[in-house]
Amino acid sequence: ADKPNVMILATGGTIAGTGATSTTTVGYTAAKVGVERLIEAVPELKNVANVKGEQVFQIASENMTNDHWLKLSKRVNELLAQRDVDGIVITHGTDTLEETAYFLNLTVKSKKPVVLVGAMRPSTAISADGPINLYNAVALASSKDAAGRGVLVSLNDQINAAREVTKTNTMTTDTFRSTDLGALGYMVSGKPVFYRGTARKHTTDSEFDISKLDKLPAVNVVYSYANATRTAIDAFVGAGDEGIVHAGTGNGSLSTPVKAALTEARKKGMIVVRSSRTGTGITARNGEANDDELDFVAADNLSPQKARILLMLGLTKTHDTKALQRMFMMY
Ligand SMILES: NC(=O)CC[C@H](N)C(=O)O
Repeated sequence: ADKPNVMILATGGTIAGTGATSTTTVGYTAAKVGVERLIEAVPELKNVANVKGEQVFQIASENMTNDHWLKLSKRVNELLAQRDVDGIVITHGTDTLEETAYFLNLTVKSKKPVVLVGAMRPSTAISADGPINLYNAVALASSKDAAGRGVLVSLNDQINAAREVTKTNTMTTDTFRSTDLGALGYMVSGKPVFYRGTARKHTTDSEFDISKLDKLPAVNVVYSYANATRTAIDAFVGAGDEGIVHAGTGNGSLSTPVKAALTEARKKGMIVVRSSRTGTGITARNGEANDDELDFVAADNLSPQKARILLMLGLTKTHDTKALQRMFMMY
């Protein structure tokens, strides 16, 4: 009775996946097992918290959409406003887990812990990683030490910040890494050990409020490489998108045709964010392109997929590129 009350919101993914045999670790079906069975599979959960489950979605996370995010964030906020909810764990497919985590990091209005968790091996596999990951996530969400740190991601005995973490490997259980800046800490026998926090604003310090929104601005990502053409950029402009994130080569460099297309896009009112496909480091303002002159925004060290999220939320407040640039230095 004196244990924290933790809600597990299940959304699908491999953690809820089933394979044909115990050695099937690719080619299995994600999003099969319901939240009650996930909880039953780890009886140790009741040693750390009073857990309750809720099946929010049952999808593979490549099918996650803006609409799912709005619904999930609203539900998290509703639950965390309740006195009898002390923390939330969200089970999620790993493919877009970092995106959902960052969206919640910017839209959840509470200091109570929110932890995202997934697995790389389906629930039916030998040495499935789901149960230990779920145990650690519930233990983390039960901990007072996890409060006020923004949305956290915990797999493979590590604790990562939503803003920093990314999936780095298609198969292995150590896939979630904060490649640029490092993890926040570790889970040791069900206890979090933190070494640092994030310096960027999140949750209760965030200016973004999705409580009255039922739709987010259309923003897509375009990827660059040798010989890249402007076709995709022109298509996004034609579709009426409000913003575009360019996953650029190197420090967000722009080839001649890409620069021409993005310049025209901006003149038509589209907001352009320059980011990098390299995975680490800052895409510096006025570095590889003169953002002042082009009226572009630089993504700082956000990955293209996370820059898309911040741009969508930013566009719910302003279309002023200076104000948007400030957000990219702040969140
Ligand atoms: N390991 C996983 O969770 C990947 C399964 C699936 N593609 C998903 O993201 O939901």
